[in-house]
Amino acid sequence: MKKALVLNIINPLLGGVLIRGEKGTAKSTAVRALADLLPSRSQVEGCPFSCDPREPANMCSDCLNKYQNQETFVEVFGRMKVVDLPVSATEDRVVGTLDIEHAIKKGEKKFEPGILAQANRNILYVDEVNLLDDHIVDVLLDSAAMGVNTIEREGVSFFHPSRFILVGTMNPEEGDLRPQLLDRFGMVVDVIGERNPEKRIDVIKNRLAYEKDKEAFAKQFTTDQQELRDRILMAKKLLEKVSYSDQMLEIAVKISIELEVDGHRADIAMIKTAMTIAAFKGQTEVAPADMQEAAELVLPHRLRRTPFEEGIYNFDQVEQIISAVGSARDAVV
Ligand SMILES: Nc1ncnc2c1ncn2[C@@H]1O[C@H](COP(=O)(O)OP(=O)(O)OP(=O)(O)O)[C@@H](O)[C@H]1O
Repeated sequence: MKKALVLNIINPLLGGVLIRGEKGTAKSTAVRALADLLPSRSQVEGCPFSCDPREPANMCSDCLNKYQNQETFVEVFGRMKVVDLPVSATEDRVVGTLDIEHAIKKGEKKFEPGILAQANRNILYVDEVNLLDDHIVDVLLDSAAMGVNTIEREGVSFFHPSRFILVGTMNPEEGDLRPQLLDRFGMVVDVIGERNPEKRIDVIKNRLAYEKDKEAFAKQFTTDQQELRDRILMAKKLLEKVSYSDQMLEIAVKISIELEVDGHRADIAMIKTAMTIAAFKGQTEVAPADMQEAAELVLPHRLRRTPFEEGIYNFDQVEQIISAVGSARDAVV
């Protein structure tokens, strides 16, 4: 769970993560804890969509106008955020509202930004994502696919960038997720309660220590947190230099064919995820072990046959395919 979240911060193009699991397994705790690890980035001061002053292709219309007129932006640095989308949110709250009266009287558009505006360039977190209303799911699917939120009211339309990392948590006992939404997630992780008694005891001790003195508890991890932040930043830079061999491509397609995965999304996601894993390890070349780790993250929701056992998938077959491709290559060499 933690690895999947960190990989999505390093590479926001991985498609987000869905965390499934029984109640009380620290799913929401883990997502909220991300806030402290998120990097800062440059944004246009006062822009409700936090536009990147150097990325005209993804700017809102106001920022683009300024950019085209060569006006100078006031640039500020702000940390990425975890933006909540509550299950009970109304459509207006999610997409924002257009003031039609203002448009008619003054002939100009007046837009009140919603959650999708705040989510641009940030993490959009939906707890109990499986309980979202269908029409909100549709809005999310559209924005996730296009990177744009479009609002149409009585013949007036407005759009703004809305590119976010989608993170969802859910308890499968409370209902399934719509397949279209499930497929949008780049990764799925299944969490189960700890079975090891010693580790369970650690969970109790940690929680009680946290409740007793939150600041003192957090202080113990200051160095670890800083190390992880630095590692994330380094991996972000290194990612551009990561390459993969033909053998890795061969592994990706063999896995998808032999495990009977639908479509091509899984193959692409596997390579992108493996590249990000390599960067996180400080390497510039994807290794077979990275492919194994990537497969475990990108396949759970894409397998037609699901060897589901106590919430954990069995990825032995993936391991066998990886070593078979490796030995076939060695034999040729
Ligand atoms: N591995 C863990 N380490 C520390 N605390 C844990 C761990 N697992 C569970 N907890 C504790 O269990 C409690 C439940 O956590 P949380 O609310 O994040 O769970 P959840 O998986 O989001 O559950 P729900 O689906 O019921 O919302 C919290 O008090 C949390 O501190």
